Amino acid sequence: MSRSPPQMPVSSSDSGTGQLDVAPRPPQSGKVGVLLLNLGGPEKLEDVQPFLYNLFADPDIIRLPSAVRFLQPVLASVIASLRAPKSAEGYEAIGGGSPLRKITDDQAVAIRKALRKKGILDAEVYVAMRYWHPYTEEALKQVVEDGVGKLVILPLYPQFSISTSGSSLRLIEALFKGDPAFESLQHTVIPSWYQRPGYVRAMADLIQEELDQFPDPEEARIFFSAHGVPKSYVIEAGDPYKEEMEECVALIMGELARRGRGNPHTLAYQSRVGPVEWLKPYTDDSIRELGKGGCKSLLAVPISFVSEHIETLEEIDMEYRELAEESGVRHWRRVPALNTDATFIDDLADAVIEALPYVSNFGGRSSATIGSGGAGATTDASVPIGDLEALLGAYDRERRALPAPVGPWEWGFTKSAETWNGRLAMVAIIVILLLEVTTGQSVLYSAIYHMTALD
Ligand SMILES: C=CC1=C(C)c2cc3[nH]c(cc4nc(cc5[nH]c(cc1n2)c(C)c5CCC(=O)O)C(CCC(=O)O)=C4C)c(C)c3C=C
Ligand SMILES: [Fe+2]
Repeated sequence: MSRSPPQMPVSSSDSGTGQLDVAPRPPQSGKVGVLLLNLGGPEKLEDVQPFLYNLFADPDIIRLPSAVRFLQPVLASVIASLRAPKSAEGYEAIGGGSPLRKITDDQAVAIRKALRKKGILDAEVYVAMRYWHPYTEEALKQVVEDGVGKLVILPLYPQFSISTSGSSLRLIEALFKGDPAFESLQHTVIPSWYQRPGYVRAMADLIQEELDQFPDPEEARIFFSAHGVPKSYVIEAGDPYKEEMEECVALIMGELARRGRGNPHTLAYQSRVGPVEWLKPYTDDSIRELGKGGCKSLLAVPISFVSEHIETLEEIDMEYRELAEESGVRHWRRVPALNTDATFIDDLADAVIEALPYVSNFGGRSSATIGSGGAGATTDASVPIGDLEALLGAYDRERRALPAPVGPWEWGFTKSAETWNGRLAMVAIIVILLLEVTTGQSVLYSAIYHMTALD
């Protein structure tokens, strides 16, 4: 059974310098824990603003230059309050809250059952959300209290991004480093798993089922819509997200081709926020262009996340569907999220079992070496694996840490014009906010509102 630790407000911006206030059971060396990492979502409309605050207070989500990082809580608070009405409208449209907690709990139960069937009888599966309940701090507290001896950390994001799995791992790293309670907890991380055959098969199955519902199954365009990230994450910070996403799409299309499905396909990026450039092409632009180009049948495939959430239920099902129809698309369908799909859950359970031989002490060396190709680097095992240190080392071997949330502030013309525009815009916003705070006048409220209401 998955644990939903008692709810306790924990600020996600407090990245765990404090120690966990628990009396741990001595770890039982054989007891296996699986820590599912996820984003979390507001469960009711009153949660929307504090949830957004937690999200924007994360230096892996809004990357400020270190000189002004102290302003992050103020900025997070302002952006959260400005975005909350639009965001709440979206959550209202899908029933008043995010379904993420329930689905993630169901996934945890299903993984535990699958592990039992495969002979891992004493495994406990924990849900660790980054921005809402049950918070990562609480889940780890439960892990220690339960006396888990071997922990497999499994982000529920198929592809690695600094903004998702990276942010959660950075928080876990801080919690582990600050607390002797974790010294005897052996662990390993499965950083990304988009390349696993079971996942690829499960996605191809869902796509095939939906394709067959079209009046013209061979003509329908398969439209992969991934959650975007700002372009600078990939270009400057070395986020492997785009590369992993492209590989993932190629693997799924390869599987479909083997099944005799030669449909055309597109990969685009949705859900951008703020004034900087995000990964392109943008989903809305692509839909317009495809419609203009005469595409009549479109199958939307959410690809960066394995549960239904606001961006499938509202953004894709409502906004993009309407846009597609306005653009001339006559037949529109959307592939459901994997949620507790049996093939998918079974494969995740296999990933956990394959990871167990690599569980090692924090600070010790993993028995599998991670290559230099980033978080997704493969080892001889069929999952890319490494302990947290090895994973972080893959990004910055010298400091053994994920890349700093903010790159060093560099004067000169070494960065791209876009990056500079983004940073200057951010500095301008901070100056404006300071003006607002000090003068009490809402100088450019509408401009900031426009920024935070994008998409
Ligand atoms: C792989 C998936 C995701 C990536 C990458 C990601 C990056 C990212 N997101 C924001 C801003 C927001 N995200 C919000 C909600 C949200 N995002 C994801 C997934 C990824 N985000 C999920 C699963 C959810 C939760 C959905 C739910 O059902 O509750 C929100 C809040 C919703 C809204 O107002 O649109 C924001 C804001 C940024 C800035 C970013 C990369 C830097
Ligand atoms: Fe997001």
